Amino acid sequence: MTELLTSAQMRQIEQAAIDSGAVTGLELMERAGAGVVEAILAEWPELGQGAHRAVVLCGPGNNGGDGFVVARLLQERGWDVGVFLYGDAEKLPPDARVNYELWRKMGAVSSWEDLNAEQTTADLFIDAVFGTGLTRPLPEELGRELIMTATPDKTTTKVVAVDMPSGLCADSGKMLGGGGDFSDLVVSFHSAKVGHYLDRSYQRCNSLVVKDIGLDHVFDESQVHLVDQARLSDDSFPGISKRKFDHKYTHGHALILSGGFGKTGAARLAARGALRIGAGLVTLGVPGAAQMEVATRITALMLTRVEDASNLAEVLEDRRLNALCLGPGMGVERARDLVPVALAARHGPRVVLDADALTAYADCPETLFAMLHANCVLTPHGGEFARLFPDIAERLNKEPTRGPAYSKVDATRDAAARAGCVVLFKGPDTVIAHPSGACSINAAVYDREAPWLATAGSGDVLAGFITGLLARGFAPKQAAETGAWLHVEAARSFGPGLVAEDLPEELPKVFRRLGL
Ligand SMILES: NC(=O)C1=CN([C@@H]2O[C@H](COP(=O)(O)OP(=O)(O)OC[C@H]3O[C@@H](n4cnc5c(N)ncnc54)[C@H](OP(=O)(O)O)[C@@H]3O)[C@@H](O)[C@H]2O)[C@@H](O)CC1
Ligand SMILES: Nc1ncnc2c1ncn2[C@@H]1O[C@H](COP(=O)(O)OP(=O)(O)O)[C@@H](O)[C@H]1O
Ligand SMILES: [K+]
Repeated sequence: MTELLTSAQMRQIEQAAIDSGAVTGLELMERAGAGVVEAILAEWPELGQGAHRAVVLCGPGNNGGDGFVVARLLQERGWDVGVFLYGDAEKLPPDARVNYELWRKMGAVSSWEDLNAEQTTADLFIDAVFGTGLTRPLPEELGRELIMTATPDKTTTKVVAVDMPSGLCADSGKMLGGGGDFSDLVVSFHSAKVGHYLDRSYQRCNSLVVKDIGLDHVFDESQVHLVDQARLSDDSFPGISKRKFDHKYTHGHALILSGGFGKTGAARLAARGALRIGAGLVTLGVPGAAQMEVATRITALMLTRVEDASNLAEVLEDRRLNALCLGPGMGVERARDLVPVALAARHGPRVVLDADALTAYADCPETLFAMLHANCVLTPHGGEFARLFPDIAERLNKEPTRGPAYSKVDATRDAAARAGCVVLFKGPDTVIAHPSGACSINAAVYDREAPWLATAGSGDVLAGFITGLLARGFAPKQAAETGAWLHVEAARSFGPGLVAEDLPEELPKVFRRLGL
C-alpha cells in the first residue's frame, strides 16, 4: 500500500527518527543526496559513463543541503559541477551548512546574481532551491530566474528537481508564485508527497522516483492513500473474482436509470460497465418513449419501464435492486423527479449520482445534501463539483498566497463531510473522500497516464463500474476506489484510439492480467 504524506507528516516522521537516535539529520541528508544521484543514473544510464557538466541551484534550507550533497557526489564521479546559492551561507540550517562546507573544500559557490543562461549550460540541471519547506510564494525575480535557467535547450539538458520542483507546494501541487518551469525527473524521499499527485506537479514533471532513506512510519487515517494494486489486495477489500458456487444474485442487481428518446447512450454505457465489472444482473430503467431505442441496442441487459417517480417507487419494491445509478444522460428534470425516490427507497439500495443528477441540484445543493445517506457516491467532474460546492471550488481555484495551500484533497474531504457520503472528484488526479476524512487519490499521471480517457462518455462508464461494484457488495469508498482504478487500467490496456464503449469491453483483458 502506498501512502502519500504532507510536508508536516514528513517532518514529523523525520523528527521522530532523529529523536529516537536511529539516525541523524546529516545521515538522512546524505542518503537523500545519494538517492538523487542513483535515480539520475538509473534514468539516464549514459550519464554513468564519462564526465559531464552539472549545474546545481541550492536554496536556503535543507533542500539546498541535499543539493550540496549531490554536487559533491557528482564531482567525485569526475563531473564538472557549478553551484549557485540563493540566500546567505551563514544562515543555512546546521546540516545544510555542514554540506555547504564539505562542498566548499571541493569547489566554488557562486552567488545568485551571477546566474545567467551561459553559466547554466549543462547536461544536467539540479533544482535544489525549495522542497517541502516552501511556505510562501517565491519572490517574483526568483521565479523568473528559475524559469529562465530551468528552460535551457531541452534537447540536451536534463532537469531534475530534488523533492519538489521549486515553487510548487508539497501539499497541494499548486504554484506558490513562479517556479521551475519543467522537470524531467523529480526525486523524493521515503514516501511521495500528496502534492506530487495533484494540480500542477504532474503537469510539470515527467517522472517521479521515490528513494528509500531508511525511515519508517505507521499509517494513520489522516494520511492519503494512493490507489494501486496493493491497495485493492488489502484484506478489507472484497475480491473482484467470482467464486465457483456463486449465482447471479450473489452479485447483486443494478438498476441504471436512463434519459428519454435519443438520450439513452450514456445510461447504456453505464449499464454495460456495471455488467462487465460483474454485477449479477443489470436493468435499464427507461421511459416508454425510449424503450424501442434501447431494446434494439442491448444484449444481456434487461429493460424496465420507468416513466416517472411513482413508477420508480413501484420498481424499487423489488428489494433485490441493491445498487442504483442516476444521472448519465438523464436530463435535469427527470433527475429532479427520480433522485428523491431513489434516495428514499426503504430497503436502502446504494446509489451513484453523476452528471445530470448532480447538475439538477445546482440551485439548491442543500436539498440534495438533506436527502443523501451514507450509501451514496457522488462522482462530479470539475464543473459539477463547482455547481454543488461553489464556495469550496472557489477556495480551491483561488491563487494561493501561502503554503500549505488548500488542495483538491482538502476540497474533496470538505465536500464529502458536507454531503455526508463518498465524493469522487474526477480528473487525472481523481480524489476519493469519505465523510470521516479518509481519502485516497487514483492517479492517472507519471507512468500511469491515461489521456485517452478524455473522451465523451468515459465518465458514464465509470459511474457504471462503481454501481456494478456496489451491487456486488463493495462499500461505497471501496467501490469508488476500485472502479476508478480499473477505469484507468482499462484505458491504459486499450491505449490510443480509446472511446468510451471500449472501456467495459477491455475489462476482461485487465482481469486476466490481474490473474482473476
Ligand atoms: N524531511 C526529511 O525527512 C528530509 C528532508 N530533506 C530535505 O529537506 C527539505 C526540507 O527542508 P526545509 O524544511 O529546510 O525546507 P526547504 O524546502 O529547504 O525550504 C526552507 C527554506 O526556504 C525559505 N523559504 C521558504 N519559502 C520561501 C520563499 N517564498 N522565498 C524565500 N525563501 C523561502 C525558508 O525560510 P524561512 O521561511 O525560514 O524564512 C527556509 O530557509 C526537503 O524537501 C528535502 O529536500 C532531506 O535532506 C532528508 C530528509
Ligand atoms: N487527461 C486525463 N487523464 C486521465 N483521466 C482523465 C483525463 N481526462 C478525463 N479523465 C477521466 O475521464 C472521465 C471523464 O468523465 P466526465 O468528465 O464525467 O466525462 P463524460 O461526462 O463525457 O462521461 C473521468 O473519470 C476523468 O477522471
Ligand atoms: K527543489
